[in-house]
Order: sequence, then C-alpha cells, then structure tokens
Amino acid sequence: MRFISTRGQSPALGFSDAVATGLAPDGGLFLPETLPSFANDLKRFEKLSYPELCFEFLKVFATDIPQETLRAIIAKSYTTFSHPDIAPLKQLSEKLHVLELFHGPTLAFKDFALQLLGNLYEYQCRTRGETINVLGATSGDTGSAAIHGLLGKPGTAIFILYPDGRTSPLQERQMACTGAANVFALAIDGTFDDAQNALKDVFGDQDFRKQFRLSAVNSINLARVLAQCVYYLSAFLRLPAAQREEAEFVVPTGNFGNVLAGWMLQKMGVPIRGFRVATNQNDILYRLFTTGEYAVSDVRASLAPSMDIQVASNFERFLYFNVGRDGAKVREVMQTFKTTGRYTFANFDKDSFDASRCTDAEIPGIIKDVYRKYGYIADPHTACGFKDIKTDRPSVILSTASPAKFPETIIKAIGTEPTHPSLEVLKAKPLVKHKIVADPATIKAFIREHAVR
Ligand SMILES: Cc1ncc(COP(=O)(O)O)c(C=O)c1O
Ligand SMILES: N[C@@H](CCOP(=O)(O)O)C(=O)O
Repeated sequence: MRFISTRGQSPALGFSDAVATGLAPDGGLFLPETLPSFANDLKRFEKLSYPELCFEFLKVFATDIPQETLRAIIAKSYTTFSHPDIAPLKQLSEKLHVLELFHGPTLAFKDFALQLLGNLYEYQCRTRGETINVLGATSGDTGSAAIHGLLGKPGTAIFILYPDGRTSPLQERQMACTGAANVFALAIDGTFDDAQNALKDVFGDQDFRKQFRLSAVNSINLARVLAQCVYYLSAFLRLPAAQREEAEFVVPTGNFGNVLAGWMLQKMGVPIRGFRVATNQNDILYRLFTTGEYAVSDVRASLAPSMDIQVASNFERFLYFNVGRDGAKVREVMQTFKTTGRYTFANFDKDSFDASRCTDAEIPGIIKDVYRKYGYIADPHTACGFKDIKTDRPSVILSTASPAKFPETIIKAIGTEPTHPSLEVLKAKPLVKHKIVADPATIKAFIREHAVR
C-alpha cells in the first residue's frame, strides 16, 4: 500500500518510508492512498488474540514488510504489557464500559503504538544498516512512551521536547530518569504547542532531516494512528453483541490522534456508532464540534496535563477527508489557520461526533463520584470522559492513563494514593534534563551535538 500527504505535494511512499519520514516533506501528514474495508472480516477477527488482531489489521498497510517479520515485531511489542488481554474492556454497569489502555510499560495509551514503533525502527536500522534520530514533543505521555519504545535499541537516539513544570512530576521522571545514553529529555519554557511548533519547523528543514535521518514519534507519524485503530477494533469485538453498533466511544482528547484512529476505523467499514471528543479546559475541539469554529486560544495548565493542547496536529487528517481529499484545499485552510488562528467550517462530518469539556473545578468531583458509584479509580484524563456520561445507551470510555501517574489529584479526590511499582522505583533515581529554548536553531544545534551517526 502507498501513503500520500494531506497537502498533496509530496510523492506517495510505501509503509516503511512513510514511517521513517514521519512528517511529509510538504508539511502534510501521511494517510493511506485508499482506505481498505474490514466490514467482511469482523466475524473472522472475533476469536483472535490482541497481537493476532493487530497483525491481521496492519498487514493490509505494511505491505513492504515480510508478513512473518511483521507478525514477530507485533508479538514482541505486546509482550511488555502486564494485562493478559492487553486492552481489557471492563464493564462498570449494564451499558457503561471502560477500555483500559494503560497496561503498557509507561502506563498510558501511547505504549500501544510506541512499543510497536520502537520495534519497527529497530527493524529498519537493522535491515537498512542505518541509524535513526527521533524527535518528539510531549505534554507528558508520548515522551515517556517513545523513550521506553527505544530504550536500549542500538543505532537510535531520542530527543523529547516537553513543557518544563507542566507535566506531572512522575511523567517527567519517566523521561528524565532512564539513565540511558541515547535519551535526551529537553525541557522548554512554554507550552506543548510551543514545543510542537518548534518540532514542525525542525522537520521543515529537509537537509537537516535527511542528514540526521530524523523521524517522528508523535501522532503525526502514521504508524501511531494505525496502531491505535486496533484497540477500537478489539473493544468493538468484545462488546456484548447487542451493544456493539449502539455504543459511543468516549475519547479524552488533546492532539486528536486517539479519536482520529477510531474515526478512521469507522471509515474502514467497522460500524461504530460514533465518538465523543472529551476535552479538558483547553477546549478548542469542543468548540469546533459544537460551533463549527476552530479558533485557537491560550493553553491553560490543567489537572489533565497531557491534554493541555490547543492546536491539534491530527485535525489535518480529519480535514483532508472533509474537504473531499483535496490537498490544495487542505493547504488553504491550514494557511488561513496559521495566519489568523481561526477557521470556520461550513460543514464537516459532525454526525459521528459529540463533544464535552471538563474544567479543573469538575475533575476531582468526577473522580470521587465514579469511585463512589463504581469503585473505579479514573485518572484525571479519563475523568474528562466520565463527564456527561449517558446511561441510557452503551458507552465505552477510553481510559488513557493509569491514575498512579497523577497521585496528587487522586489523593485530593478520594483520599487514597494510587501507586505502581515502576513509578516507585523512579523516585530514587537521579533526574537528568536539559533546559533548552524552544526555537528550531537551538534544537538543531543540540541534535547536531548529540545525534547518533
Ligand atoms: C493520558 C492522555 N489522555 C488523553 C490524551 C489525548 O490524546 P490525543 O492527543 O491523541 O487526543 C493524551 C495525550 O495525547 C494523554 O496522554
Ligand atoms: N498528549 C500527548 C501530546 C502529544 O500527542 P501525540 O499523540 O501527537 O504524540 C503527550 O502526552 O505527549
């Protein structure tokens, strides 16, 4: 299968090249040239284990990787998960389900794609005899998951930009206490949006990119989105048959990568009823889906820090489908948005989407309520999904992180400290971070000095 850019000005690439490239050279995001349909495969998929399901799904896209190699890469990627179901679906009441996505090594949903991406990079380094330098931006979870996907992988170095003081302390420790020589935690003054902007500028320098074989671990990388489709498919197949086509998937949302994966799966013939985009107080996507206006405002630090994002990268992929797959129109909208900070949409696929927003004032109360009603501890991001939950129709709330990553908020809400052994170990380790200005020239200079060659 070939992959094309949303901006229509880069040549189509095969899977491995699109993954290695990350952001398309024209600044767009890669998407499959055509979306396959899985509508007739669902019965066959029902009995598969998570890794087998992932293989059956990804083999349709990763056609340039020998199938047995792909199968082995996938199997290896999910051995690091601590739950036998990998993505367990827990039923809290007759119609309310939670899809737990935090049983990977860094206790957040990012592990699903980033364990796999780390192993894909390793495979590429080995087969192409090349090194790879990875650059990412994080509001907390992508950074740690990407680092743990690449930890100890020869031929790789990883540079992660994050907003200093705006992640949870344990998220920072997951990035900055690895002791690994190929890991660089780069703390910037500013927000996640500042980090993501600087990152896109660095990727915009084609010569630099080529020279250092720079690749992306954020959900601008198409492998991230495709790997994330699989847990929607798994949850859909595990729902009681009578609820499957009725259930709404409720997705705590920031950069729009998670919910986009579910929506793309729906476009590939899996009859998911719809999605709720659940934002925190950084509510640009809530405003978009309720008013049609996409208008940026300031990023405000919140109790759900990984969702402290305004400009959502993956919105561009959604846009592409909504403007008739017209790269010129995507360029026009993105340019208008870049220069004015807003764009008003006349029409787009609002039918599949509902939206909710949850303020900091509400999060502790929701955690307390959910605990009282269901005995379930939701992390602050997942708590945003529990806002406005409808009990008259089936819902699947995506639980995107372990509460143990955010003990301060959980203690405040229910008086209990959630812990996890992997996080306890980190508390005694030395923290190594590099303070850096979030401007492209400084970041490039840092990479030049520390890159693997
Ligand atoms: C715990 C958690 N929940 C939700 C999100 C939002 O996901 P997305 O950015 O894919 O919308 C993130 C970060 O992306 C996260 O780390
Ligand atoms: N919430 C994310 C922000 C980056 O999103 P990504 O899905 O594009 O990597 C984080 O935790 O870093």
